[in-house]
Amino acid sequence: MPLRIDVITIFPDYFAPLQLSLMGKAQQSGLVTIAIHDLREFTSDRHRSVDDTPYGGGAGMVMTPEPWGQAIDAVVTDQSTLIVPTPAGKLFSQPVAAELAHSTHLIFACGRYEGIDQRVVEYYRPRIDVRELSIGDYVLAGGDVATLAMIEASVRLVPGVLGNPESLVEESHQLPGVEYPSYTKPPTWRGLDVPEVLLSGHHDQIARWRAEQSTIRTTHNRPDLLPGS
Ligand SMILES: N#Cc1ccccc1Cn1ccc2ccc(-c3cc(N)[nH]n3)cc21
Repeated sequence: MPLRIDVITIFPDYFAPLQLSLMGKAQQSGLVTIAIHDLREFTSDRHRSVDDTPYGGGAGMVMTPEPWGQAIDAVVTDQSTLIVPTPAGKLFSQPVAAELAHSTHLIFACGRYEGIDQRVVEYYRPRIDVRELSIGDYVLAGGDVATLAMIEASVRLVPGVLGNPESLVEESHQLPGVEYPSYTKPPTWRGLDVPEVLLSGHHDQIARWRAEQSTIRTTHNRPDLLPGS
């Protein structure tokens, strides 16, 4: 059963990259189907408006609920998971990507302006799995880039999408800490040599060196990922 993804957005062109490279191949292989929907197709006024002023005052505009209700109703089933990117959401992570990769149907609601009327989340929460997700502690201009990131991180974990699932084992955020540095030809580049141990053929020594490098890198770049932190 392929993973079905429906993306609802006012900027469908943001998702053209999903036709390229690994994401494109995943769709051609039938492992994943991705459909992009223009939210404005679900408006009913002449101006195809999707936003209005916020109740309670404040800067900016808020996306009105009805176009979202019409758009989500057009694709939702009782197997759907509705994902709403927002700076206020739970943090998206590799374990969350793995969960999404094993879902049946994902609906991404890509907000803009100051976000989507909260009643959209409130309406669907009793009916289906709804997840408000952030991709990090910074504010984007909308949910589209966050959705691209979450789709790419999740789809690459769908069984069969990656040619060599081996490469999933040692990558960062699968194992505790971050991954070791990588090198390839030439053996010397602008006076810089590849670490000798990697050319030695001694696989135990190479494994030990890589484990040490992972710890050094994690300590320096991501001490929060060190065991016991
Ligand atoms: N909301 C909001 C908001 C609030 C204040 C100022 C600007 C925005 C823009 N915005 C509108 C929709 C939307 C969706 C997701 C993100 C988002 C996710 C992460 N991890 N960062 N930013 C931002 C989004």
